[in-house]
Amino acid sequence: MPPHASSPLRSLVELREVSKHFGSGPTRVDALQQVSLDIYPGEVVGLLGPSGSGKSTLLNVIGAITDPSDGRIRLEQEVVYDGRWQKGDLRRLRLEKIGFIFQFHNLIPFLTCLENVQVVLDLAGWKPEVAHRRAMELLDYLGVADRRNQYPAQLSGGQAQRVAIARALANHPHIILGDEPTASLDSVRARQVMDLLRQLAQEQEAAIIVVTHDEKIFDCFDRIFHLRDGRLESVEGKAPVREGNAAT
Ligand SMILES: Nc1ncnc2c1ncn2[C@@H]1O[C@H](COP(=O)(O)OP(=O)(O)OP(=O)(O)O)[C@@H](O)[C@H]1O
Repeated sequence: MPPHASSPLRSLVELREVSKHFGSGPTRVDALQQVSLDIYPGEVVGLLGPSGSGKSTLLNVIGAITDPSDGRIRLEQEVVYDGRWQKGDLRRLRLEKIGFIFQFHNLIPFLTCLENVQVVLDLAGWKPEVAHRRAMELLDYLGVADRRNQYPAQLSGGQAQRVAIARALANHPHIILGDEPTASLDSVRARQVMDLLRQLAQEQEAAIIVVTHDEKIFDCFDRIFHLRDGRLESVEGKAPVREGNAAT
């Protein structure tokens, strides 16, 4: 279970009335409509809903990949969006705060596992030897250090996903976003990945947010946010601490 504290726990992700529409006039689509939510350190939450309900849009808005149309977003207590992005360099914002894990691991095919992790740190400006050490540590932590010199095509789906998780964690993000991270895995490996994400949430006080249709993992979440037609329809489960927290 997520950690409980006597004082109000501060959310890592706070959305207030966040909306997103695509297009205008008769072709306008309201992908998100005034979504407000808080997600806390140590939580593993799921975003569920029918196809087209806005799950990926919500994930991408939190990850500063998609521009919202309106609302306010705080990440780790910092207002990053308030009607507009508060920082010019969104790439740096993502590098500093967010780790992404995708369905098909998205590893770079012509780089080894080690290089796939290290490249993120190189982009973030780490010294090569420090980046190398950190990448090795992560591969070790995720149980794939022995694959470090292999290429993604030489790995099983579960191993590749572990390398992808190592890459997502490289820069110590506290917010980890997963878009169908278990969809290409069998049920045993899907559960291993979710167990690993839970361990990370607890050990690193991270918030893990996962979009999924994968029924195998529905019981792995502390809370489930149900979306429908771009609205947050209901929330299943309890937030770690409610007193002093404004939403959900
Ligand atoms: N780039 C875009 N341009 C126009 N419309 C978009 C765009 N991205 C998403 N939409 C629309 O926004 C709505 C929400 O899409 P979104 O992909 O967030 O839903 P989803 O719940 O993730 O769906 P799925 O489960 O099928 O992946 C849909 O009507 C979709 O067609």
